[in-house]
Amino acid sequence: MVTHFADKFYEAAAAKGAPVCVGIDPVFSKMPKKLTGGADVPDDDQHAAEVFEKYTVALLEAVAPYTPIVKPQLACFERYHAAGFVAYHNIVQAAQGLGIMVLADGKRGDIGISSDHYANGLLGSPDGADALTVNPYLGMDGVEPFVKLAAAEGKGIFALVRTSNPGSDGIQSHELADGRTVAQMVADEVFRFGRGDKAYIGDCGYSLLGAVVGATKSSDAKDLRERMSEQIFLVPGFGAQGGTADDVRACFNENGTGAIITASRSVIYAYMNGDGSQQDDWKSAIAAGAKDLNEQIAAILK
Ligand SMILES: O=C(O)c1cc(=O)[nH]c(=O)n1[C@@H]1O[C@H](COP(=O)(O)O)[C@@H](O)[C@H]1O
Repeated sequence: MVTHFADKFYEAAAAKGAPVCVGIDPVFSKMPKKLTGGADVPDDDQHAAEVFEKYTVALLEAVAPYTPIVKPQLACFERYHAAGFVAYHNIVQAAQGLGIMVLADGKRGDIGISSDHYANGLLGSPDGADALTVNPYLGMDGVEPFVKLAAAEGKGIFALVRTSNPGSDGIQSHELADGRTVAQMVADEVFRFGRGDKAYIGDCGYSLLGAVVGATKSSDAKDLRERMSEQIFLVPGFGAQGGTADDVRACFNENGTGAIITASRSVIYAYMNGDGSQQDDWKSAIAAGAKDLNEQIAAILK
């Protein structure tokens, strides 16, 4: 029998002391100069992929004591084509080898048949990630193949509900004729769909279908928390986009579960100084950034 994603996640989070996630969004010009030899642009795709892989493997070792899960941004790897995608797969294996779960940030979603291809490609055994972000704005038939595969294989799905970017207000805050906003309507759909089969709910009470709710939209968090009582929230926007520990408090249930706070740039570029120069010991700076994220979130859950 497969272990439910939410149960696996909460066991891992307890071992690391906080429900946090480190996002892996590598950008070549920000890579440690020790790895690039000072170059700001890669010679070719292979060069970028090699640097990303070396950097990410070291990063994984640095953050392993502090985070149960990492979130590689697929776009950062896919921009370097086949070589980049190989590097992505190699880092998925490296993370899982260190006992860190992997949430692939692909924001996929399409008509059912195409979603089924995406689900198998990114989550299917044996090489798939443990979880994936999906876009539910095509409708729940586009989410269903992801959820079905996740149920069969113990994986997690995080549907975009209230995203952290400023422009999301123009669509997601739009009020419908029934008085709900678009985000509230999608939240209600995600809640309904996430309990569509008893196998979707783990022993911990959470569904394998979670929801993305940005830290920058904290005024919506309480209402969305009530609407989606069985969803684990993936909360981006902490740190570099301005979200604070206070902002994310409402994303948690009273018992301190129900949200994963994720930060990318504020952790993975913790070795960059304000003037663009870099600290020599970049690995220790990343470890300190991950420790700080862990401690800030652990503190609000006490
Ligand atoms: O799904 C996400 O992770 C995500 C959703 C969202 O609403 N906002 C958001 O910034 N993200 C991702 O979070 C990462 C940026 O995190 P920071 O560097 O911490 O701001 C990028 O990979 C974004 O695609």
